[in-house]
Amino acid sequence: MRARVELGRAEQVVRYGGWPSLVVVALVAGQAMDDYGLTVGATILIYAILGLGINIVVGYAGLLDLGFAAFFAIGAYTAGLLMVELEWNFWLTLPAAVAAAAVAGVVIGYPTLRLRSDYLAIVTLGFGEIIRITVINLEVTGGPNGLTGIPPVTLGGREIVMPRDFYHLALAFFVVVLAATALLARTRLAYAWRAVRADDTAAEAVGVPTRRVKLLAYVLGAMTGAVAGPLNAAQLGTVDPSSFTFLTSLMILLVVIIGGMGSRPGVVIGAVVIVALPEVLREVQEYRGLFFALLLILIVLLRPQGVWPYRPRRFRLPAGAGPAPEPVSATGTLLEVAGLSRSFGGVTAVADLALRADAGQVVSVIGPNGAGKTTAFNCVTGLIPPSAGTVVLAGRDVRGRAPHRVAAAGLARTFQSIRLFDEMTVAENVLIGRFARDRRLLRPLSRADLDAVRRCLDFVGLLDAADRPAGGLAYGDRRRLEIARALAGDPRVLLLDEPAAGANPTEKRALMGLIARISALGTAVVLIEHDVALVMSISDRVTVLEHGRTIAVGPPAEIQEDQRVIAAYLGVPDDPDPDLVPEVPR
Ligand SMILES: Nc1ncnc2c1ncn2[C@@H]1O[C@H](COP(=O)(O)OP(=O)(O)OP(=O)(O)O)[C@@H](O)[C@H]1O
Repeated sequence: MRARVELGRAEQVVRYGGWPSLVVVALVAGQAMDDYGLTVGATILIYAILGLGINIVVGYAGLLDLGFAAFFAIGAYTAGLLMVELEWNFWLTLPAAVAAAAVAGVVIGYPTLRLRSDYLAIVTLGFGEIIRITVINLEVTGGPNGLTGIPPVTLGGREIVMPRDFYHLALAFFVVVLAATALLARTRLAYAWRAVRADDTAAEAVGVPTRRVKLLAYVLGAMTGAVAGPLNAAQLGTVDPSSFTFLTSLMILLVVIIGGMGSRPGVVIGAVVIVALPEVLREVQEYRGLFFALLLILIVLLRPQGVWPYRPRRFRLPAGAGPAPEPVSATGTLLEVAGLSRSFGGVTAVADLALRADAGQVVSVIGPNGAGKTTAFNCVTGLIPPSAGTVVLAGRDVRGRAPHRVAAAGLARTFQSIRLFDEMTVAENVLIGRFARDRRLLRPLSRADLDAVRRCLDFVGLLDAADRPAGGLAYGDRRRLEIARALAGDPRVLLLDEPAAGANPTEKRALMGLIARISALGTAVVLIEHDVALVMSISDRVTVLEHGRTIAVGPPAEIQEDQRVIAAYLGVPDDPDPDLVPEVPR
């Protein structure tokens, strides 16, 4: 019922009607194929299951894994050993194989959580090799010869030995894994994975627990891929270490690169290409590598997103959600920073900063380039740890907490250089901001999530752009989207880092109106801005920094007259810009 909220019925039919048709085609093909075709078909299905697994790790979460064959091996060896040594039934070995892969997923996932791209690739490649070399050197796994004598699968007292029967078994496994991954793709976790893939710093800053989200990608991806292991062992009757080489990992990765990252139909296409193409080219054995290389080059040149790229879901945003985010219920001082300091080597970026923002106030921090404004924001939001000081948010000390915890405590932010999740839609970007309010991962989107998305988009005037990719928005709209994303978590305090940078006078006026409306909700707004006219016209109080130190604090009228501020930053004032009057009077 809940999942239906996300999609229109027609779109659902188009989106999901294809799968039953594909299964019917696979069943019909199963009747028509000879034993050779059925064996190739079963191998395609095994690679499709592996592809669905790596699709979670690489496709959704963007964690490059060059050793995914390790989970295939762990699944195959766990099931094989239990069947051969302990004479377990095939069906009982399945949960054991999946559990063993989950443990391995934690083992490889946990230490690599902080790594990205090339480092991660090297570590996962090493993990794949460690598993392969370990099984080659252990006696219990049969050493280089592998495990032999694995009994066939029995179902209803019947042994599944004929290629046609095994093909149907593999198809049933694929359908179950496909359904499980389809359910997973509808959870909030899948959106969090895509946000982490796009920009993990921004995701963390708006409330996504990125470490947990990445670890879940490893574990769930490993568990999914491991299902292929017992199936492969039962198909061959052996588990051979030469099936789990670096080349196997590369082939599994190619399934998603060819098919399309994050796309389940793409995984099927990728598996067909990876398994069937070498078979088709069997006649020209010596040129197989060449054909493969040419195909890859063509795909990279013509369809860099893969043959069947991921298409974002269109949200059906509920009507009547109201035109504004939830008002802030708290009153009094919402943010109190005291004695905040941070140095980088010999550079003191922020020294002994004190900052206070009450409900409904706009407080600005100004100062020349390099004065320490952004560093102060980063310390307050937990992005970098301060050397000293306290950060109290609505009565709770949040200093030293992870950014997603600070966001959950009610502090939202935007970035100096806009950090959106470009590949996601405008509505999906706002949805990610919702994690600050509700971090539950393994449940579908709720009505409250979609309500919040609609209200925040409406509030900043981007409702019409809800289904557009964020990467395609104009500059001013990107700024507004970042603010909408920050508002989706119903923050008590909103930090805006140079929101007017690059804006024209009309956009600046609209921004001033927007800030006024946000503070009218009771939110405390803290602003870093170089546009002095804007700052002076909307701020209740201004703090001026120079070389990390506070040189003045006070209402705008006082700051404009302060001789130290004039000397350090303001200079001789220009004629005031008559255009800069907020659209909404404060
Ligand atoms: N990660 C870092 N490593 C080393 N030095 C840093 C780092 N981040 C900031 N700094 C230094 O700290 C000082 C303050 O920088 P910060 O970016 O906070 O200033 P700012 O007031 O936000 O400047 P701008 O207005 O240009 O954005 C600068 O001297 C900068 O070079």
